Amino acid sequence: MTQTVAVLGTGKIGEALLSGMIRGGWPASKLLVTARRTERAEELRTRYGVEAVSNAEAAKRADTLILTVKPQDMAKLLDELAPHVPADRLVISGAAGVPTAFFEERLAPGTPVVRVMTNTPALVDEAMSVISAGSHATAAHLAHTEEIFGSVGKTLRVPESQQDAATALSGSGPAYFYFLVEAMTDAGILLGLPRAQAHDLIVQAAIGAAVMLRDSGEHPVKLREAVTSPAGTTINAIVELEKHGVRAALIAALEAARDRSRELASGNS
Ligand SMILES: NC(=O)C1=CN([C@@H]2O[C@H](COP(=O)(O)OP(=O)(O)OC[C@H]3O[C@@H](n4cnc5c(N)ncnc54)[C@H](OP(=O)(O)O)[C@@H]3O)[C@@H](O)[C@H]2O)C=CC1
Ligand SMILES: O=C(O)[C@@H]1CCC=N1
Repeated sequence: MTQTVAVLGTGKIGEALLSGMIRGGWPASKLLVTARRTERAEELRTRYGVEAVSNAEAAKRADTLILTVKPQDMAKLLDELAPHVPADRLVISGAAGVPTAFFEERLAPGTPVVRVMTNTPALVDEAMSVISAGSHATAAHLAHTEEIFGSVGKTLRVPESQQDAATALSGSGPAYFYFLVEAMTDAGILLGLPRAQAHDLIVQAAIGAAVMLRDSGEHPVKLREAVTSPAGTTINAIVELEKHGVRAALIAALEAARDRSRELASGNS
């Protein structure tokens, strides 16, 4: 029998996951959601046909609780939940930075906790969800977590010590590509193209490059070399990227994201 899963704090990520589970055939009758505002609860009820309940009721009724509030809201949510969560419930956190120990300290001794960092391409079933076990989570808990997050894309298990890095690369990752598309579309404007056309050209280049990266089995350097003709156009662009330190900027940017994930560890910063 399908277990009941509750999404607590159903915002952007919670809703992306919920919608994917429903697309994947999860019965709406086995899903519960919670929201802070009544109009948001009503919206989720209408849109997905799921029951919206209080956090305490979700804790009592669901076998698995997926907490998708902001890291800064997690301590308050746990204060509210802790008295109602029996120790046999699986608690999955989707929050950046917050370690499994933070949950274990606030819930009944022995409560299994799994930490997951997913990303917004969950909305189109192309997420990467990076999964780590807390100290009481078993292989069965990890497999159940993979079943849930597998409905919105790929999953990968990593030791929890790698979660801050995974958050910098994968959780935040889509934002970097949107940023590049935005900047390159501006370049298209500078070169005299209409904005819509510049956007379409860059998005298709991104999709083509992404599929080749995923499916060709070739190293990115090889793929770039195949585009870069001797005394051609591409090398002129690459020289400018290197001159402006884009490689170093990306490395520093991801390091800064990793550091911020570490800072969020206390859940209240
Ligand atoms: N956005 C992203 O790309 C990613 C986000 N994450 C993580 O996912 C989590 C959620 O992020 P995101 O979806 O962007 O944020 P949102 O603000 O969209 O979602 C959080 C939701 O939780 C609700 N909420 C807060 N406190 C409570 C409470 N006590 N009870 C019930 N509901 C509550 C908020 O209500 P209200 O609407 O009233 O504010 C909001 O709707 C974060 O921890 C983030 O680190 C992980 C991967 C990627
Ligand atoms: O920016 C953030 O904090 C969240 C976590 C990863 C992506 N978005």
